[in-house]
Amino acid sequence: MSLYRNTIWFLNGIQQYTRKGYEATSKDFETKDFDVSVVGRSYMITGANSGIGKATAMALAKKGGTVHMVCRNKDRAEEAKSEIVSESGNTEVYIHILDMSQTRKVWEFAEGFKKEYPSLNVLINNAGCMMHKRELNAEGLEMNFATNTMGVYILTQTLIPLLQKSQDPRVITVSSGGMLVQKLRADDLQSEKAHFDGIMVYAQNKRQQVVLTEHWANVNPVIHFSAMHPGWVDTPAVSTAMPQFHQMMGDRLRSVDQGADTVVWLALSRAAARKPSGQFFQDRKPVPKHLSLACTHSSAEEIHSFITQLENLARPVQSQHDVDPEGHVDAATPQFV
Ligand SMILES: NC(=O)c1ccc[n+]([C@@H]2O[C@H](COP(=O)([O-])OP(=O)(O)OC[C@H]3O[C@@H](n4cnc5c(N)ncnc54)[C@H](O)[C@@H]3O)[C@@H](O)[C@H]2O)c1
Repeated sequence: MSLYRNTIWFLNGIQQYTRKGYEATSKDFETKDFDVSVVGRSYMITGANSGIGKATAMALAKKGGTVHMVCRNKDRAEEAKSEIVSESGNTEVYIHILDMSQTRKVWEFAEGFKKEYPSLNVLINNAGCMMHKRELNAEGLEMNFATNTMGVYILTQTLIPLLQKSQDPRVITVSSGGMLVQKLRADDLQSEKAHFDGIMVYAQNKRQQVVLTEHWANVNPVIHFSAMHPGWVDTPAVSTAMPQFHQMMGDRLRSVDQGADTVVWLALSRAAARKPSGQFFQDRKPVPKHLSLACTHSSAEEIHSFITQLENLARPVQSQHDVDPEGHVDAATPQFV
């Protein structure tokens, strides 16, 4: 089955995910979709100092939005911010330093943000990684899962109350078409049971993001959720994590602006908000979440088990600093897997 899925996926990808694929579909794009001013609206973008995240931050800054860049490395963040401010002329650009793989830190950051800022209109979960060796974070979670799934889960879940209070709230998660080769595996979130293959673990995390997006859309009708695939884009993530693929694809890879186009469209256009919540987008269109005959659909029980495990993993982090009515901090020791 995996050979079938991988082959169909790659053949589709060569047609659709490349620069040529973008050039073909973008002929139908409505240029007026970007004719909006977003002055006064705020956007949080994770991994905003590089690749698709930086191109998205630049585009939103140019439209007048307030941009919150959530980045791991201070120097690289400052450098990207200077470039965005000078090219866009927009000074409403702020840096927040956060490592998305550190589960507790993600929760602390999101709680702090809620206290400091009165609103957040759009959250863009863009930061992502593909690690080829199985390593664990401080909480004992496998690093790809910690960054791509748990970080996205905790950040989004914690910011939902703030988003709900804000005008036209949206959450966009930069997933990947690679998720099409994976069925949700709710019984092995830490990738302990089989041979560790970083590419497949990444694809599994990207499937988890799509399942989460659908789940959030079902339970939070006020917020517009979407996941998307940017295509195959020439970024540091691809050149470092998949050097052979990067070399093989060469100039068939999309530019970062082409990769960011659908993220920006989902973040600011009115047309995007009119689409049903919870879908998976590619080149400004909802596309199927499953390849035909690939048997990647999950049962309601599998999805329930996945969501329950995320809730259980998040609980110790979220409750550790709970303050009781008399002001005492609950010092319960967090327990992870
Ligand atoms: N480039 C592609 O072809 C492609 C295809 C499908 C999906 N994607 C997705 O696009 C998103 C952006 O990636 P990109 O291709 O622009 O690569 P990139 O390397 O240019 O950007 C990735 C960003 O994520 C940040 N990041 C990674 N781990 C982090 C952590 N623990 N904490 C905070 N930030 C962290 C990096 O610092 C960087 O800013 C990722 O989620 C990736 O999975 C990319």
